[in-house]
Amino acid sequence: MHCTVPLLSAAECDQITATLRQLPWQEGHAPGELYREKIKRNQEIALEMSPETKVADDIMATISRKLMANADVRNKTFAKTLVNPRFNLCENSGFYAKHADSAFLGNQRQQVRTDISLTLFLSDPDSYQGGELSLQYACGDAQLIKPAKGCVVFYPSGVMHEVKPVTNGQRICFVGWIQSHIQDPQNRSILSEITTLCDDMMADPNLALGDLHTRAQNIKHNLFRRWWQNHN
Ligand SMILES: O=C(O)CCC(=O)C(=O)O
Ligand SMILES: [Fe+2]
Repeated sequence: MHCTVPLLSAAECDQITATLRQLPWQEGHAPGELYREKIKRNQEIALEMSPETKVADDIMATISRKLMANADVRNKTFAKTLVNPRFNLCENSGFYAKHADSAFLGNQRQQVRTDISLTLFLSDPDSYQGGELSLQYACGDAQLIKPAKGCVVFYPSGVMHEVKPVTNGQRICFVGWIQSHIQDPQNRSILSEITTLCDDMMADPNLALGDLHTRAQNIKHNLFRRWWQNHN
């Protein structure tokens, strides 16, 4: 159910992590400090966290722009809004235990429904031990994810997940949440598939704009008509 898109080059990731390492990070917030060790042990830089982290705000804005402008990301997420971007750092056995993401995130001005959660991996996977993102499906299956740096992983926000303890090295990620124009994960993947099919047909001189292509396009547009949501 998850998908992975390469977004940044290795050099871009190295530059970002080198800058972020110089900044003051804050302990990640957990609902009730009493439960802190049960829930997560990490450090974060959130948007507009402090004047000293202004450069992180600029990097977050650049990453967010790149994400929303990427054609592959658009065709997989049908993103409407990206909220709550932040950097997440785990080291010294830091972790984020199994949890459910909130259904709504944002600020007082704008509450956004979370359809898709994303992690952009910024650290070289060989530079830290553990730190896999584990997706835990209702059927009991679990999937461990630890891609190359620069890759962004999207998964439905309704899937329980955790970050395994980072037993060595440092894991730095960018995380965020997307409200999609297509709320249902299955509908999203059907639309991704038919969009890719139509694009592939368009790229094939034998099929482009022929009868089969036109019929596939008709199905695609009718599905978009049924499922596209513009409202909040
Ligand atoms: O760091 C990650 O990969 C995911 C973090 C997470 O699950 C969260 O912030 O809710
Ligand atoms: Fe989460």
